[in-house]
Amino acid sequence: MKVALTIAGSDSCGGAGIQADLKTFGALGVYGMSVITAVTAQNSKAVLGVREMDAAFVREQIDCLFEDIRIDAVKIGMVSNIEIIDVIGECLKKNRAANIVVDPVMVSKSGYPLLRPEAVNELIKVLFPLAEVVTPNLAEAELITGDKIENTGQMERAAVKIYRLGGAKVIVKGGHLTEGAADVYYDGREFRHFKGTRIENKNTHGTGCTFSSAIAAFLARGCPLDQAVGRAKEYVSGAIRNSLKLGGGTDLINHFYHLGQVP
Ligand SMILES: Nc1ncnc2c1ncn2[C@@H]1O[C@H](COP(=O)(O)OP(=O)(O)OP(=O)(O)O)[C@@H](O)[C@H]1O
Ligand SMILES: Cc1ncc(COP(=O)(O)O)c(N)n1
Repeated sequence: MKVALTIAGSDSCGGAGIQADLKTFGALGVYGMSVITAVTAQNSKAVLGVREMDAAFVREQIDCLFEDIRIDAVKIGMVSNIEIIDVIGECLKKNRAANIVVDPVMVSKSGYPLLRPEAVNELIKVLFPLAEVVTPNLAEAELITGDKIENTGQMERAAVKIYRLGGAKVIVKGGHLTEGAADVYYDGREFRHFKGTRIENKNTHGTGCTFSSAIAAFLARGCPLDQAVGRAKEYVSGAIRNSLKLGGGTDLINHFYHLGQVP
């Protein structure tokens, strides 16, 4: 069995973060493990609070896994602060981790900061060079590059700029475009456009976490990166289309719709 690790924050309502990642790994037939960087009190409407983990304990969580189990891919989500970023960087280098997918989570859909502002440059400097691929959404790509991004041409320019920051391949996600939901992929030589169909009126929570962990799951299973991206997009589209209205806020991604009714 292939094994994937998520290093991310806990989302108590299970739509995003560690919970979304583990559901994705399970749904895609990969054994999932987790290292928690922060715990959020969160529901479908808002993030109410965050408690960061002690960086030394993040180190303990990562090291005890690598010394015991072969890990085929790693997804990194919410990392919260500089100390945690540095520990993750050191541990992944020391343990020669491969197939690393970095989702540079910065702000929740509901507007709550999930990364301290002074940690943005550390995330770029320490984690981007270790990544096989980084997956910013439009707002994150704007913050990283300092450029406004409203169309595909600007997404391509941002992807090139981000590629040059650390040499990781880049997917600028288009879920927040006003039309379509095309993602732009750049591998350092050429672009690919993953178009997908926009699912209208779906204000879903956890789409980015699900997309990046699905890429990690397909990499763990041995897919080449461009195929992994295409299959991850298909997976997230299905989970959005079948998302659940469980609370008073956004819909929550549904990973198990294909299992049908519970007996
Ligand atoms: N309404 C939609 N219809 C189809 N695909 C979508 C839609 N919204 C997002 N996606 C897809 O979901 C994936 C995640 O993109 P998105 O831009 O939503 O990431 P994100 O903002 O990081 O997500 P989040 O912060 O909510 O976890 C991308 O492949 C994107 O194209
Ligand atoms: C622990 C955690 N990680 C990531 C997100 C981003 O997801 P979204 O932008 O859908 O709120 C989140 N809300 N919580």
